[in-house]
Amino acid sequence: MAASSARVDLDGNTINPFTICMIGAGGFIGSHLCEKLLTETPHTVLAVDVYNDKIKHLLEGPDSLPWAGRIQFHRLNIKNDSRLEGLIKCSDLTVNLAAICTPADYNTRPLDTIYSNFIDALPVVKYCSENNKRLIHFSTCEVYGKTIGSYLPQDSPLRQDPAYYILKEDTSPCIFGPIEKQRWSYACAKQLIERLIYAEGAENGLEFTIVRPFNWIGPRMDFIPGIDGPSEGVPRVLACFSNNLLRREPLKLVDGGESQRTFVYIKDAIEAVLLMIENPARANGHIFNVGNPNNEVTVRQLAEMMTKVYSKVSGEDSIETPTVDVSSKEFYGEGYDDSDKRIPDMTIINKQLGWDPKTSLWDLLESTLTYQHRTYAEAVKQSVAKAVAS
Ligand SMILES: NC(=O)c1ccc[n+]([C@@H]2O[C@H](COP(=O)([O-])OP(=O)(O)OC[C@H]3O[C@@H](n4cnc5c(N)ncnc54)[C@H](O)[C@@H]3O)[C@@H](O)[C@H]2O)c1
Ligand SMILES: O=c1ccn([C@@H]2O[C@H](COP(=O)(O)OP(=O)(O)O[C@H]3OC[C@](O)(CO)[C@H]3O)[C@@H](O)[C@H]2O)c(=O)[nH]1
Repeated sequence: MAASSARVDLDGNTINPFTICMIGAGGFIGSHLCEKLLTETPHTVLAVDVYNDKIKHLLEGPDSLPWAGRIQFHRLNIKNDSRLEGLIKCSDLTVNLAAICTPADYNTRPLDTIYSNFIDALPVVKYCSENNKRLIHFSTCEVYGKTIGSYLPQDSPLRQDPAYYILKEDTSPCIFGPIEKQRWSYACAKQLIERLIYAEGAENGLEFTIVRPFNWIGPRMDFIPGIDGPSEGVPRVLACFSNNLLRREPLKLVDGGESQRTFVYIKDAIEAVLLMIENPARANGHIFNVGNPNNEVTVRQLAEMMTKVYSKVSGEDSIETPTVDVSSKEFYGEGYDDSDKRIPDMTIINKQLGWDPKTSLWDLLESTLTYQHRTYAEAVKQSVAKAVAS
C-alpha cells in the first residue's frame, strides 16, 4: 500500500509527518512496526539496533520504493553509545523496544536481564525527559506476575470470579514470587522502569505511553534453533513449538502445559501501536494492555492446535506422540517460575483509542505457521540430513 500523506487522527486533526527514533527496531515487534510505518504512513524511522536481519527487506532496494529515504539504520548498542542522545534529540518521538525478553534468560542470566530492562533504559528515559521528547516505552504483561486467584485454594469458587484474574492497568497488583525465583528478575526490572517513567511524567512533565504486550505472536518471532539462532538456544513458545513441528519431534510441555495465555496476532497489535503514535492527546500519560482476551488457551491446548494447523499447512501427518511432558527445572533450570493466567482487561485501550483485536487464534496460527513452513522447512530438512550423514 502506498504511503498516505493526508492522515487524520481519531479527532479529525491532520497528522503531520514526524520522525521516530525506534530503539530495538531490528527485533520481532520492531520489524512489524517499521513495515507498518513505512508502507502506510508518511513518517520517517531512525531504526536503532545491534541487528538488522529482520528489517533488511526495508533497508535494501531501489530508490523507487515508496519508503526510500524514510528509514535509516543506526547499528548501536544503547548500553554505551554517545550517538543515542543525538538521535533522540532529532526525533519527535522515541519508541523503546530494546530488551532481553526471553524467559529462558530471566533465571539463567538475571544480571543481564535486569541491566537490559532497567539500567539500559535509564538514559533513554532521561534524554526524552531532558529534551521534552515523547516516549512510548514497551513494558510487559509480566508486570502483573501471578493472579490473585492463583493464591486461593484449588477448590475455591472465587477462582472462577473474573475479579480474581482479569488484569487491569489501574487496579491490579503486581504479584511476583520470591527473590530466589529469578524468573521474576525481568518483571521486576520492567516494573521499576514503568514507575520511573511514571514519576518523570508526574514530576518533570515527560509525555509518555507505556505498552504492556500480552503474548504478541506472528512471523519473524525469535529464531529456529540451529537455523537462524544458536542450536542450544531456547526461544519463546511459538518458536519452540514451531521448531519441534519442523523437526517432527514431540512438543515439550513445561510442567504439564497447564499455564494459560492469551495470544494476539502481531498485525492486530501493531494497529494499536500506530494509534498510540498518531494520537498523542489520547495516548499520553496512559498505560495500555494490548492483547486478545478471546484467544485464551492452556499451553497444552496451544500445542494441540499448532499440531493440527501445521499438519494442514504442511500437508504432513502429525507424529504418533505429538507432545511430551518436561519439568521446568529440566527445561529452564533452577529459579524458573510461571505466570498462571493472563487475560487483559481492554477497557482503557478501547475507550482511549477504540482498538479491539480481530484475529482468532486458529487464523493467526494458520498464517504464522504457513510462514514458518515456507521459511524454514527446507533448511531444517537439510540440517537434519547433514547431522545424520556426519
Ligand atoms: N513479543 C511479545 O509478545 C512481548 C510481550 C511482552 C513484552 N514485550 C516487550 O516488547 C519489546 C520488544 O519485544 P520483541 O518481542 O520484539 O523482542 P525482540 O528480542 O525480538 O526485540 C528486541 C530488540 O532489541 C534489540 N536490543 C536489545 N538490547 C539492545 C541494546 N542494548 N542496544 C540496541 N538494541 C538492543 C535486540 O537486538 C532486538 O532486536 C521488549 O521490550 C519486550 O520486553 C514483548
Ligand atoms: O517449549 C516450550 C516453551 C514454553 N512453554 C511454556 O509456554 C508458556 C509461554 O512461554 P513463552 O512464550 O516462552 O513466554 P511467557 O509467556 O512465559 O513470557 C513472555 O510473555 C511476555 C514476555 O514479556 C515477552 O515475550 C515474556 O516474558 C510458559 O508457560 C512456558 O513454560 C512450554 O510449555 N514449552
